[in-house]
Amino acid sequence: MSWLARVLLTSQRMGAQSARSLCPRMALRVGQAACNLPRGGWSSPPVSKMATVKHELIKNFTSEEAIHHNKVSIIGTGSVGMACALNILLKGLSDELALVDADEGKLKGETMDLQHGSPFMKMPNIVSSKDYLVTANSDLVIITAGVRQIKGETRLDLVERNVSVFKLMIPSIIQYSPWCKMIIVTNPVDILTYVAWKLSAFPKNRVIGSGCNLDTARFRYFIGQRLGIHSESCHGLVLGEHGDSSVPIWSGVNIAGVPLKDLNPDIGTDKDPEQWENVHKKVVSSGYEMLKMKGYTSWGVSLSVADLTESILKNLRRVHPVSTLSKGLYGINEEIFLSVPCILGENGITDLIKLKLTPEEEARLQKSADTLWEIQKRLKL
Ligand SMILES: NC(=O)C1=CN([C@@H]2O[C@H](COP(=O)(O)OP(=O)(O)OC[C@H]3O[C@@H](n4cnc5c(N)ncnc54)[C@H](O)[C@@H]3O)[C@@H](O)[C@H]2O)C=CC1
Ligand SMILES: CC(=O)C(=O)O
Repeated sequence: MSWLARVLLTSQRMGAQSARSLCPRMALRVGQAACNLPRGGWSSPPVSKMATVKHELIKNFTSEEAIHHNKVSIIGTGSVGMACALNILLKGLSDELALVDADEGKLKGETMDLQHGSPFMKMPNIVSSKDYLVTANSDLVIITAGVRQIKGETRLDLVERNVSVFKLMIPSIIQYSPWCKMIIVTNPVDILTYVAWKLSAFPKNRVIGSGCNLDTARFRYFIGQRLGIHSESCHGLVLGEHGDSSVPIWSGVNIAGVPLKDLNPDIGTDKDPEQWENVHKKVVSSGYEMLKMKGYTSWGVSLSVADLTESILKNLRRVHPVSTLSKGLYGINEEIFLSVPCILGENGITDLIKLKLTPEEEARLQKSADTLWEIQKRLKL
């Protein structure tokens, strides 16, 4: 048996974690070998002694294998997964992207389509397989696999079907990438982030739900539309459950440090003559509207996930409202995940920002937590 085959077999038998703890360099090579397996476009057919263009053009200078940096894997190559892939590729955040999906035909087609755009990207290796071996030694694994809502369904209605999908996926992800961070996108995202955390037994900082990063982007966009200001300059947060019971934090909304609450003390309440609360109502309803119109959403969420990816892989320590273990915060007593402002860097969620919420905002956040707990407490993992 060759050296490589022996290492691969050892890794599969022992699990990548133990293989890596024996010899990190060896575990890394397992990943590289795995990733080289399905790669199509690079290698030419074996022509040993015959002079080839490649041989004539290139003089080999080292036998050392390349070490991949910031490998990203995306599980689920549907509308959301592929939009995430494209946005991450365009940002050039990593030198290897691995894709996994249960539907092999779709997976191959999507991979080829992306690979053909290679001349326009700064991310050289795009690999894919149904086998999770292709994801080995990922720094970041983004989970978008599972069912999506059809008309009339809420995100929470998806829970049982997508928990079953997670029970299949998570053990394979952690077998091959025991040190990765995970971003969960599949809905209901807050509950599935809890499920991923439980099934993986990862430390809480490495399991991150995309959560209200999207709701917050929508919130800032709608505020910007009202004021005629670019959304980047509109600061504010939506916290809690992604979607229906999310909570707008009007007390903190500001433009250039000017709190809108100072200009309109009733902002976000029923008494507000300008009815700013409609902005948050639009945040909640727009997901459903797009579902009716196009059947799914993908662009907003994928841009928001690419932004999270950048904060993690570049260790930017930017603040994002993402879903994390929130027991003990803001009067939340259960082990639930929901969005609060978190600092994201190379270790995932390293710190939380302590907000001074109004009593009304805190009560709404607790209500959002209760909504999630009502579903979560019935889960059998
Ligand atoms: N958190 C957020 O802000 C958002 C979350 N979503 C959620 O993202 C998820 C994906 O949405 P779409 O991409 O539109 O759905 P889609 O149906 O286009 O893609 C889902 C993909 O998952 C794959 N899949 C299913 N079971 C699998 C398994 N066991 N292993 C590997 N792959 C598997 C399917 O083959 C399919 O390609 C849904 O749950 C949706 O609700 C969507 C938009 C925003
Ligand atoms: C589908 C979904 O969760 C959203 O677009 O908000």
